[in-house]
Amino acid sequence: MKPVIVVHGGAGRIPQEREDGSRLGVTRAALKGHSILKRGGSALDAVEEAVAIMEEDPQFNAGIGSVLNEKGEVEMDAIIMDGQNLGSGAVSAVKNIVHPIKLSRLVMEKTNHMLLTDQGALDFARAMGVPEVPGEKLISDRSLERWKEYLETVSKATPTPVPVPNPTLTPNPQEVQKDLGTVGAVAVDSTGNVACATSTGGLTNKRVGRVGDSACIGCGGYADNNIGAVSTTGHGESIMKVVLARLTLYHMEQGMSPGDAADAALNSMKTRVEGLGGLIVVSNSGDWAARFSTENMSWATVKDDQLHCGISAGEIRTQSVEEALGSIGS
Ligand SMILES: CC(C)C[C@H](NC(=O)C[C@H](N)C(=O)O)C(=O)O
Repeated sequence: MKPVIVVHGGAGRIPQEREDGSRLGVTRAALKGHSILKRGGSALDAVEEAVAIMEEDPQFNAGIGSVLNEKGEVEMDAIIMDGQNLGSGAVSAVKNIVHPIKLSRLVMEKTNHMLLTDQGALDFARAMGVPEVPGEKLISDRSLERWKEYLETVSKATPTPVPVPNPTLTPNPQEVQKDLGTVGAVAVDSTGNVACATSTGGLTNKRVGRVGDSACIGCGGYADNNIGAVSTTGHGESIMKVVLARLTLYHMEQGMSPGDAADAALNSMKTRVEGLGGLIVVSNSGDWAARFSTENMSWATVKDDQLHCGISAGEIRTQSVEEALGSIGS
């Protein structure tokens, strides 16, 4: 079985000045995952490391560079899932760590639980010896700027100090498009095992304690060796309503190709709940797709020593892994 890795760096609108950085970030992550798979590593290790590299990259809304909640703090969600036994681990509303995806893996492997939240997740991280970082270390200039902009827009839009519903909870597609950079990966390894991983800072100005799709099994991701693996991004509340990752795999179980299944699932999210987003998917036989209903989604994949990547609908740039390694300077 030839291994395949696919990664995404978030859906939404990617402004021109962020295109190169985003493309570079997903390329680097896909190459990292590929290098693990190529030397016989597991799909789980490949998706974890691919996501971890993007959590360190302030380009993305995950780990360092996460967007800020209503109090100006970073609270992150992540999930990892093993298609072999349907085991998964997740964390939600977790602070002060750079790699929520690694903590999710520890939840999967070192506890009898599937999801740890907030203080409990942090206590567990401490018990596992995960390094803690000050909250400010996770805040990038860009996320701080965006948070301030967001507060201004909201205060202009609501001149009276009456309690307003938290705007991030309203699926306004225009509003939603501003936050971007959730990261994810899916892979199938040389033994035919599939896995997925997703990590995010969520949505700007979200309520303290808000948990999104990325921590929820079937929503932010799902992996089953009998079908394939999916990682999603987009408006979390909409993704949760349609259980987007599992819905995509359901369509594949019914005989659709990964691309058709992704389109069908994203289309029902749009028509049924007016939600926008994107996803990456790989089947257990190594067919893959990267689809989105937002304006952009950065993604990259390596299969057969060829790297493909894109940001806009229909765009696919291709180069050999060797060339790509040269272009990222390693
Ligand atoms: C706003 C959308 C289109 C951008 C997207 N956001 C997420 O994926 C947020 C995550 N699913 C959640 O709800 O917590 C991104 O960061 O790329």
